[in-house]
Amino acid sequence: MRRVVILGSTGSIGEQALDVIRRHPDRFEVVGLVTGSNAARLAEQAADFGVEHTGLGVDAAVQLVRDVDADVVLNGITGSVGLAPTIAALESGRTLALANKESLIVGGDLVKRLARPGQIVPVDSEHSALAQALRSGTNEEVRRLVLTASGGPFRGRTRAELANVTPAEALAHPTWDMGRVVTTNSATLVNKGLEVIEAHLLFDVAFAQIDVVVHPQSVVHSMVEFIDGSTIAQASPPDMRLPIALGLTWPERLTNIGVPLDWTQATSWEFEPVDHEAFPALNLAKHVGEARGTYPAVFNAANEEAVDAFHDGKIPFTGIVDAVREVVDRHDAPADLTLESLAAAETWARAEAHRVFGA
Ligand SMILES: NC(=O)C1=CN([C@@H]2O[C@H](COP(=O)(O)OP(=O)(O)OC[C@H]3O[C@@H](n4cnc5c(N)ncnc54)[C@H](OP(=O)(O)O)[C@@H]3O)[C@@H](O)[C@H]2O)C=CC1
Ligand SMILES: CC(=O)[C@@H](O)[C@H](O)COP(=O)(O)O
Ligand SMILES: [Mn+2]
Repeated sequence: MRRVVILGSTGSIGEQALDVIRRHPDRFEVVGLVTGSNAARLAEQAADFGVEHTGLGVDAAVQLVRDVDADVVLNGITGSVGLAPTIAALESGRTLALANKESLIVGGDLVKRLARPGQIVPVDSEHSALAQALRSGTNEEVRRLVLTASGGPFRGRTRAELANVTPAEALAHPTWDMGRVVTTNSATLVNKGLEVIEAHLLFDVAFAQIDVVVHPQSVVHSMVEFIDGSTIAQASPPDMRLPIALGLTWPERLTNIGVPLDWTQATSWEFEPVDHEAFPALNLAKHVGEARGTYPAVFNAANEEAVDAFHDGKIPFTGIVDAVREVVDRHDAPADLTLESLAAAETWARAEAHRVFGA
């Protein structure tokens, strides 16, 4: 029986985690639920799963993680606001099933230093795929990691053709049903950029050895290429319940989670290179990842503001990454990386992004 805390329980990840748990009542006890503001749905979930400890907002998340005894904390909050609960989970010694990639990317080396080996279990589909593939090799045997990207709803368009796309079009993801921010990030490929940094931090592989390939079907979730030329890929229909379940029980697998691939039907999987001219976010993300320190936090904070500005009709779609680049270019990193300097850099980046939108 694993005692589970779910942060962000009303979101896409949170609801799917509860679905996994509903299928295995003998394996899990939900001991805590936190969400942002949706108190009505939170109350329903608490009643369904008999949960005593619930909370609203990020401070409640931190408190609950520290106070409630649990084996695993699933961080399914969206955005860099998830950093404080990630830190609380690590400091409290819980296994952290990490969907909230932003907290690792923003916290970078500070978060890594807090985690004991194996304490962070990736839930992001690509990183779960990599973790599964890496079970069969050591880091010395790895030549490169290859992350797959769906390409998002605008795959195949030129930069000029992206100028007038609408928020509704950006939210029409071809393969995954996810929250607003990560879906928009998939459309700009900011998500893939964040995931390259996430892979670097999780698996200690240099940026030069992390590649991205577009795979529109989202069936191969990523692959590891080994020094002898062998590649191990993880494949399954696009359904987050599989990596969520693994995040909750790693390294064990559960039955009754995903539907396997159907090999009786003729099927083709496509792979194609990223169009970096139309989607410059990926190279920009690698650049901030290599720069380390507060740069990834600045990149992410400016992007969070730009995503809101795009959805509010203040900037065009291509303006998202243009604004992020401008903010990153203007950033002067502080000498020391501390939680305080990170918070100050984020605050600066958000204000600077608004200055760019207003200019
Ligand atoms: N959805 C997916 O398939 C995938 C998601 N991820 C990552 O997982 C994370 C969550 O994504 P997703 O589930 O899609 O997002 P959603 O927008 O669907 O859900 C976000 C959740 O976070 C809660 N939340 C927001 N702000 C706060 C806050 N300040 N304090 C506490 N809770 C808060 C929301 O509560 P409320 O409903 O009350 O607003 C909601 O429960 C993101 O980091 C995303 O990148 C990674 C891979 C796949
Ligand atoms: C399901 C998941 O892990 C998402 O982060 C996914 O990767 C988004 O799809 P893209 O490949 O389009 O970014
Ligand atoms: Mn992903």
